[in-house]
Amino acid sequence: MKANIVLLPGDGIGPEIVLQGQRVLDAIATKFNHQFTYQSCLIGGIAIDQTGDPLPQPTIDACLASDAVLLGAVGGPKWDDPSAKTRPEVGLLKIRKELGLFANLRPIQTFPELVGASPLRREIIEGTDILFFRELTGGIYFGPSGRETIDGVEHAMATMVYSVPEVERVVRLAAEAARGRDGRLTSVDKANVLEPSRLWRQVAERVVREEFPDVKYDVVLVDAMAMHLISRPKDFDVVVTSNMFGDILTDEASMLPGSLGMLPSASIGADGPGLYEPIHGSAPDIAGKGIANPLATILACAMLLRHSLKLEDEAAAIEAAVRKVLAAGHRTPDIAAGEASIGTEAMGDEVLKVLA
Ligand SMILES: NC(=O)c1ccc[n+]([C@@H]2O[C@H](COP(=O)([O-])OP(=O)(O)OC[C@H]3O[C@@H](n4cnc5c(N)ncnc54)[C@H](O)[C@@H]3O)[C@@H](O)[C@H]2O)c1
Ligand SMILES: CC(C)[C@H](C(=O)O)[C@@H](O)C(=O)O
Ligand SMILES: [Mg+2]
Repeated sequence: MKANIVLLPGDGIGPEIVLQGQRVLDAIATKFNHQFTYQSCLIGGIAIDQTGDPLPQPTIDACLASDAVLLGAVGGPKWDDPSAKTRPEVGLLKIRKELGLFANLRPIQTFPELVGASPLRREIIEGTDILFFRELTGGIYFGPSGRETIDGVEHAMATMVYSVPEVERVVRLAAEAARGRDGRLTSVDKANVLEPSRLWRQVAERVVREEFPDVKYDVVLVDAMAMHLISRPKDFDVVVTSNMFGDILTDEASMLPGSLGMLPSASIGADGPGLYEPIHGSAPDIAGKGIANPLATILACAMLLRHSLKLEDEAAAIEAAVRKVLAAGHRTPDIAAGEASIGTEAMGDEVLKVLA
């Protein structure tokens, strides 16, 4: 098959990990006889530096014309000035919106080969397999926001807004996914306090009752979920939640496998190209040192092949290769737990050796 993949390396460790992802995609193309072509485009801080815009129009056009997008990360201290006119993160939010990527799938799996990397007890984490659906183009990230001086006092606001269709579509996708898995769906909200969460709960309950009566459904408040997630993670199958709650809970969930560097994600919409990225950021503390874990990005490439290109065998080959590399004891520092470690490129090399 021929596929046109846009690469958005971005900032910090972004270029280092996207390079490893591209090498793995190339190995898959050779092994399975596909033709992947790549176009690298600007996003984030590097785009601000070069064009003044965190998401230049040529990047949007290239993404819209592509089969799939692979993103590294955006942001970093260089662009952190709170009074700056624009921020790298604006580019990421905008590309999600431009591509209509309303659902962000974040699988949280523990790897039997890696249980030592987690700070949590083996009996709690072993066998965890959760699929988060994070709503991605609505909620507090996209509601009315701004600053205003009232009676000489500066105020800032960001508003959480959800509409019925926005909740319906992401809950439907999550419930469908639950059907193909263990048949359980948990919706996470803050309906005891927030009006958009009350709407979310009503709509989610109705959609599941009317359209997915076979799915076992429950609701959990987000504060309690933060605790349940790391005390009884095996009790969860598919979880659906709003934009900000999903962002926070999945970073927390990275302590189940043991590192943010292990968690990939797929952002998808009703149609058009999907966007694939690790859930972590640009990791300024380790950028340029060649020690970032590329496995989240490599696993995001597997999701790209599965969801956008419908290449299931190829996706499974990457996932199997990652497990094999972990089973052989190869570790970047974030998952080394005191053992010897290797760098970003060497980890990419190990995955390539298995795929060769
Ligand atoms: N999708 C994105 O582009 C994205 C996501 C999150 C944060 N960010 C941005 O990244 C910047 C830094 O944010 P932060 O420091 O809060 O979060 P971060 O995810 O970049 O880093 C948090 C911690 O995890 C470690 N880490 C992250 N990825 C790793 C990897 N692959 N291998 C090894 N260790 C890894 C980092 O070294 C750091 O100690 C900010 O500007 C933020 O806005 C971007
Ligand atoms: C950088 C930021 C805009 C982004 C988000 O909050 O969505 C990040 O934390 C993520 O998880 O992809
Ligand atoms: Mg995040």
